[in-house]
Formats: sequence, structure tokens, C-alpha cells
Amino acid sequence: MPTASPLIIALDYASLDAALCMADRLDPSRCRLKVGKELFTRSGPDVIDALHGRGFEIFLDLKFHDIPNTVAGAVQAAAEQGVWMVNVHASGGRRMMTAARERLDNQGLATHLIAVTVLTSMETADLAEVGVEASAADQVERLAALARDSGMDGVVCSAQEASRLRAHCGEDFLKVTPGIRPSFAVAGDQRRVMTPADAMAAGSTHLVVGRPVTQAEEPMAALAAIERELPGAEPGY
Ligand SMILES: O=c1ccn([C@@H]2O[C@H](COP(=O)(O)O)[C@@H](O)[C@H]2O)c(=O)[nH]1
Repeated sequence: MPTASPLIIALDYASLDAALCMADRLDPSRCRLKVGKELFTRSGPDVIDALHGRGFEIFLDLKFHDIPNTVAGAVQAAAEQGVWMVNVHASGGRRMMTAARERLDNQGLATHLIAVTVLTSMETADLAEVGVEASAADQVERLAALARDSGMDGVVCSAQEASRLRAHCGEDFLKVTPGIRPSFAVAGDQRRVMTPADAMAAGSTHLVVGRPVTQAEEPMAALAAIERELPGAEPGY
């Protein structure tokens, strides 16, 4: 039974064993899991099979960014592993995103396909250094509109932009927001952050949380504390 929880826990680990130890402390009825570049590069598809076997839905966060044909093939490969969600970089452009969309549709693959706008570790000054003169919020809005027009199901953005995107791209357009920092957590390398409650109120559809849960002594207690911060939330969501 798929969970209705908006929580996605990031499993950023350097080995399959370490990731599975954490997964075994979490509850698939109360969160999804995110597999990113470090873990997937170490473990390959085995981690996906192992987490599916434990009942979790998986966001495979590999942020594909390449020429259209290559990204379409990578997205197909991810979706054929049965993952719930996969992503590409919106800055790869319209033809890249459209190729990925068409490949999933032509193959009858229902995996959610979303696009990263501006990393939550970046702020406006970081964008200027890479030649983007817009503010982070304006660049997110621009890339989100391109992603929507290119057939994406939603975007990765910070919760700080969620309300703006809700107004421009609609309620149904997914707003998957990392940079979530509950009241008990430190920001670390994240720059555009928000608490779980504020993120949900702003229009985030899914909250990505890593270290505040995975580095807690009691991960399920940390997850429960986040659930308590969510408006109207109850454990088991
Ligand atoms: O813009 C982005 C895109 C992806 N991420 C990923 O989310 C988690 C966040 O982990 P925390 O420990 O809660 O900071 C991590 O896996 C990132 O790779 C992101 O943070 N920002």
C-alpha cells in the first residue's frame, strides 16, 4: 500500500549495508526513501531491489543532465527498475526534458518525472558566479515554467519558492523540496531552507529530509517529531 506521507528520507550513505541498516529503522507506511548519487554509485541497482523488498517507494535522485538521447535512455533504465520517481536537470533544456517524457510515455512507464531547478545549496550570489544574473527565486520560476511546458510532472525547488510555483504552475504540479530543516536541526550546507510546517503551508507536495533524520540517534523519533510539526499530521499519514 503506497504511503500518503509527504516525507521522503534521503539515504546518503557510502555502502549498501549502511543504507539498509537505516532503512530497517524506518517505516514504509510513514515515508518514502531517496537514493542519490553516492549510494547508487556504490551499490548500483541492488539497493533499489533491496528497498523495494522492504516495501519502500523510491525516488532515484540521479539528476540526469546530458544530451536528449542519453537522458531518455537513463530515465527509461531508472523507470524499468520500478522506481516511484526519477529526475533530470531542467537546465538541460526543453529538448532534453521532452525526450525523457516521450521515452517514458512510449514505453508505458508511469514513474514520476521531475526536474531540478536551482539546487537548495545555492543562493543568488552562487548563481551570479556561474553566469546567471537572475535571483534564485526568479531562476526557479523560469526553469519550473520550462519544465512544466516540457511535460515534467513537477520540479525540485526549495520550499521558499513553493507558493510562487503553486500560483504559476498549479496545485497538481509536484513541488519536491529538499532543504527542509525542522526546528531541532542545523542548516549545514543548505542555503534555501524552511521548516516542515512552513514548507507544507507554502505548497510543497513532498519534503525531502536527510541528515535531520538519518543522523538522529533515534531516526523514527526524529521522523515522528517532524510529523508533529506538519499541519494536521498524524503518524501513519
Ligand atoms: O536542490 C537539491 C536537490 C537535491 N538535494 C538532495 O536532498 C537531500 C537533502 O539532504 P539533507 O541531509 O536534508 O540536507 C540530499 O540527498 C541532497 O542530495 C538537495 O539537498 N537539494
